[in-house]
Parts: sequence; C-alpha cells; structure tokens
Amino acid sequence: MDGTTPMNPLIAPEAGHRGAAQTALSVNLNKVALLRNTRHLGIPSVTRAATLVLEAGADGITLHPRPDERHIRAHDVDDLAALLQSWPQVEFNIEGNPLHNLMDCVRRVRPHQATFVPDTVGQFTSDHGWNLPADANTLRPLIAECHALGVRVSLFMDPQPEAMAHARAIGADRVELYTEAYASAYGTPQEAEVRARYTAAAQAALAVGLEVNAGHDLNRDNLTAFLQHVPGVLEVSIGHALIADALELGYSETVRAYQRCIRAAFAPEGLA
Ligand SMILES: CC(=O)[C@@H](O)[C@H](O)COP(=O)(O)O
Ligand SMILES: NCC(=O)COP(=O)(O)O
Repeated sequence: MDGTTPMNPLIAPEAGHRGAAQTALSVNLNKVALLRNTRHLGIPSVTRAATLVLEAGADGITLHPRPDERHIRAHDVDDLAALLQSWPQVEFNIEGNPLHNLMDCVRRVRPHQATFVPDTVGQFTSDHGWNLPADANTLRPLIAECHALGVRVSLFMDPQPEAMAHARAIGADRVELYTEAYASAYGTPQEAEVRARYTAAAQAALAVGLEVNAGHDLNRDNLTAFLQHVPGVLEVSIGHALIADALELGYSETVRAYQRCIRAAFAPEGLA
C-alpha cells in the first residue's frame, strides 16, 4: 500500500458490494468502551460489538483512543487490529491527535487510515478542525511518516474551502469534515445556509485532489440530507447516535437502518 490507495475495496469508488460511489459506514465504538469501563467485567465487549456491526454490514470500524483512556484503551486498538485480520475487506480507522498518543497506535497496528484530530488532552469531545496553514509544519512530517507506514491520512477539518489546498499541499489524502455545525443546524431555518458551507468545502477538497470523509453528530435524521447535498463523501464515521440507537434497536437493526439512510441519499426518490 502506498498511503494514497485505499486498501479497502468497499471504500474505493470503483468497487464495492454497495455499488459505485456510495458512502461507506464506519462505526465508532468509543461509547461501547465508555460503558464497559464503568466496571471490571469486560462487558459490553468492544470486539463483540465490532463483530456484530460488521456482520450487519458496516464497512469499517473507527476508534478514538484518547490519552486519558476514558473509553478506547490501547489494548482495544490491538484487539481490533487482531479481529480485523479476519475481515480483510473492512477499513480500520484510528482517530486522535498525532502529537499525543495516536502515532503510537499507528506505528503498532498500521491501520488503513489515521484521522488526525487537534484535540487537547482531556477534551470533552472533538470540537474543531486543524488550522491551516498555521499547523502545516507540525503536520507535514507526521503525514509523511504515516505514508511510509502505508497508512492513509485524513485531517479533521472545519468546512473551510480555503483550507483544502493547504491540506493537500502538506500531503493529506483525505479530509474529514467536522459535521457538528451541520447537525446543530439541521431542521432549523439555518440548515440550508450551514449545509452550503459543507458543499463548498467538499467541492474545494475534491478540486485539489483530496478525498472526503465526514463525521460528528451525524444520525438517522440528518445523514441522508447531508449526503444528498455534499458531493463525494466516501465515508461517514458515526458513534454516539448510532450506539444510542443500538441500545434501543440492537446493533444489527441499527446498522441496517444507517445503511438505509445512506442508500436513500443515492437512490432515485422512493427506491431506498
Ligand atoms: C473526531 C470526532 O469527530 C469525534 O466525534 C470523536 O471520535 C468522538 O469522540 P468522543 O466519542 O470522545 O466524543
Ligand atoms: N469521526 C467522527 C466519529 O467517529 C464519530 O463521531 P460521533 O458520531 O460520535 O459524534
């Protein structure tokens, strides 16, 4: 793998069991680990959750091992890497700050994708993207190291069209559009205006040769409209809402429901 070629055919636009150019669903399992960590019993199991969501048709697994290990711990990253040996078509995405603990994980397990997120230690949740070009010199060598390890790099970014050329110039393969602002605006009078920022950012990214991911606070209500309006989104990573839904519906029905939301964005009206 050369770091620019997705290993997972399911997320390559030209291939995949869900048809060309359909968005891949990567399930973020942070919140399964969060619940598990409140006892010493090992339940709910992160690897069991991964198995169930993959059996139900998820395309990838995302973990975000924060330095305080409040949810995903180093052993979860290793356990998932071992599990995914049996799922060669599944993409493994690890998120985090490469200036903290992310690179240790990347060097150890060489996931398909590392998503660089500019979180502080102990941050409540991710709430902003990289500041480019200000962060360029910090990120450039870390991106190069990931490429040398055969790991694709996605940069967590606010929807700022002008930043996309800088992301490409420092070697990023993808950007992950931070979707909290869209999710907050969804269903309000501001929705169209806010969503248009994402459309413009995705267009700018695609124009400079970047691939596009998206995530944060996406859910069954807001996902389809996002994918209908924002071009070329190869992957959404969804955790909080999806795991909350799974508490009610179970993992399998929940993954199928999210896949229906994705299909609805790509199907002619009424066929999803
Ligand atoms: C990078 C990102 O978008 C976040 O959504 C993150 O993965 C969620 O982290 P928490 O689960 O710790 O809120
Ligand atoms: N990269 C975003 C992610 O993995 C999940 O975010 P959320 O759905 O937990 O907000």
